[in-house]
Amino acid sequence: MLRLINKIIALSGKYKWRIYVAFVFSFVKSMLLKAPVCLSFLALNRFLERRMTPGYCVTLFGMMAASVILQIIFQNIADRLQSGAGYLMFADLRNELGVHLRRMPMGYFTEGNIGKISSVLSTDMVFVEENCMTAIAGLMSDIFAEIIMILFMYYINPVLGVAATIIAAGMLLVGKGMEKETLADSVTRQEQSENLTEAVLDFAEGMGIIKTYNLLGKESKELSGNFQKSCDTNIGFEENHAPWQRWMGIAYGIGTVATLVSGYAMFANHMISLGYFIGLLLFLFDLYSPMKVLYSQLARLTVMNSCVDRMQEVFEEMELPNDGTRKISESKTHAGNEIEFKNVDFSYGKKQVLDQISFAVKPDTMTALVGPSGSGKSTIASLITRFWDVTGGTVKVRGVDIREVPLAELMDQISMVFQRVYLFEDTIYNNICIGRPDATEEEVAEAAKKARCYDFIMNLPDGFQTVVGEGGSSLSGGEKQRISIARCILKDAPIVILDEATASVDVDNESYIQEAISELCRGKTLLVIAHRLNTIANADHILVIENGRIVQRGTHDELVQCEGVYRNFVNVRTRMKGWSA
Ligand SMILES: Nc1ncnc2c1ncn2[C@@H]1O[C@H](COP(=O)(O)OP(=O)(O)OP(=O)(O)O)[C@@H](O)[C@H]1O
Repeated sequence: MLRLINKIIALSGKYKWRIYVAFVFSFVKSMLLKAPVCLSFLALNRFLERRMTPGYCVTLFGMMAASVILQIIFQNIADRLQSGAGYLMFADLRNELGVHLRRMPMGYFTEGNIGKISSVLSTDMVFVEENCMTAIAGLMSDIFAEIIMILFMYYINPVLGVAATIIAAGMLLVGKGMEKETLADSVTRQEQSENLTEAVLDFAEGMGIIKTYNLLGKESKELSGNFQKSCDTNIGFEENHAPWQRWMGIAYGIGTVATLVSGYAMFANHMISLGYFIGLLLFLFDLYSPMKVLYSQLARLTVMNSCVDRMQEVFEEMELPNDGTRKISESKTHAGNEIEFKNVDFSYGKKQVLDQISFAVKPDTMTALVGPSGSGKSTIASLITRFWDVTGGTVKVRGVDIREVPLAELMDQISMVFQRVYLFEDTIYNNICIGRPDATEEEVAEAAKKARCYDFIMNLPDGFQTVVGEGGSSLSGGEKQRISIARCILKDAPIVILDEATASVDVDNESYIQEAISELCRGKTLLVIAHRLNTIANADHILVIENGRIVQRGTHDELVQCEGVYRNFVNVRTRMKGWSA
């Protein structure tokens, strides 16, 4: 349990001192909580010794009243300090986690970690945020209270103090067993919660396919199977925990009776006075209750412990190194290459997908990447934006190795238009502004006009202030695509990477998208993952990729002259009137 406190304090960053101060207040509050009983004990002894005076009596009552008032004040201050610290600390942690996730390689998000991230960000963080400070305050207060009670036993009689220490140690042992069992179970419980989140996300994301292929029964079964497992895990957790709670109750009972019997034996043998024996009775039922209360919170604390561990696991995931300090030259008229790949190898885990890729892209030219599905075109494009780092060779932008440049600076140079467009659940205006947050309204409108989306936006009831659904779900595919192009036009980065859409959109939308793309690419260096013959034929340079290697390169006219993969593709494409990669 102390480890949990350490972990929370380690996470608390700049609020650490606030939490320490709250601990001091909690400690004082715990002492004040016991003050009325201690004062009653003193009064009782005075009375039995026939030394009670009215003045002494008034003083004791005054002290009692003061201790109650002070206890309320201290409790209030500790609560405010702690709960405030909890929410502030988690606001910072969420931001830190956001920054950390942004710096992680794309691979982390595609390797089955989405369920984990969602469950950490929603379930785990919310649980710890809402519970950590009250739980720690309770924990600290119980520990302090138990120490104070045992010290008081030493004050009554050292032998009673030793007996109370032994009994408390016995309860601690039971607690340790309980902690071990609960800890193991809470890990399983958290894993199940992660699986459940993953299953729910899968179900929601795949709803289109589920309906089309009539998989509702099968997928629902899978989801309800996960609900059932989650329910079983939670019941199992409670069932395993309950016997330990009973053992703790038994230890508490035995401890209380043993202390009472020892106290009475000492009183009967004149080792302690009647006053002290009555004092012992005053404390008896409170003597081990902090311990019992503390362990009744164990389930909550161990779940919190696993939540904190999982949060830390995500925080400890390696980020893409971002310690580069070099600047990319702003000059676009330099004689060198805008993009350069030199002997680039790349593997996803153990699977090598790029092998000795070398090419250069001159400023203000268009280079098309063509080749069969799975040949490595998207991977080449994603290495330029450092979604992953190369496993061999170098990628340079304007002569600078991109690993030596701060990521933010690299991203300023590049716009990407993906096939699959994602819009945030926000206004259209804000979705376009992502390209350049400090843009003026006129600039946003201008970008929308160039991307051929101004008219349809203005026809929406709330215009630019229309809120689009999650992922842009309330707009058509072509409309989303044009908004994403407006975003890139606003960004005005010198390099544009374009993953040309394979899915056909209606004729109107297609011509609008082509016009929007022409606007975006004016005066830019363009790298296109090309699927349309028109685009490919217009490229200044074509790279034909097969099995992760460049097998042909040149212009369209040069490549159709010679036998090879490219000519075959063009023939098939011409025959089928559709590029079949
Ligand atoms: N995140 C990933 N993890 C593991 N393997 C991957 C990952 N992404 C792609 N691959 C594999 O790498 C190879 C190259 O994929 P890539 O997407 O670059 O090809 P592509 O030419 O762009 O294909 P397409 O035209 O179908 O988009 C493929 O074999 C693919 O299965």
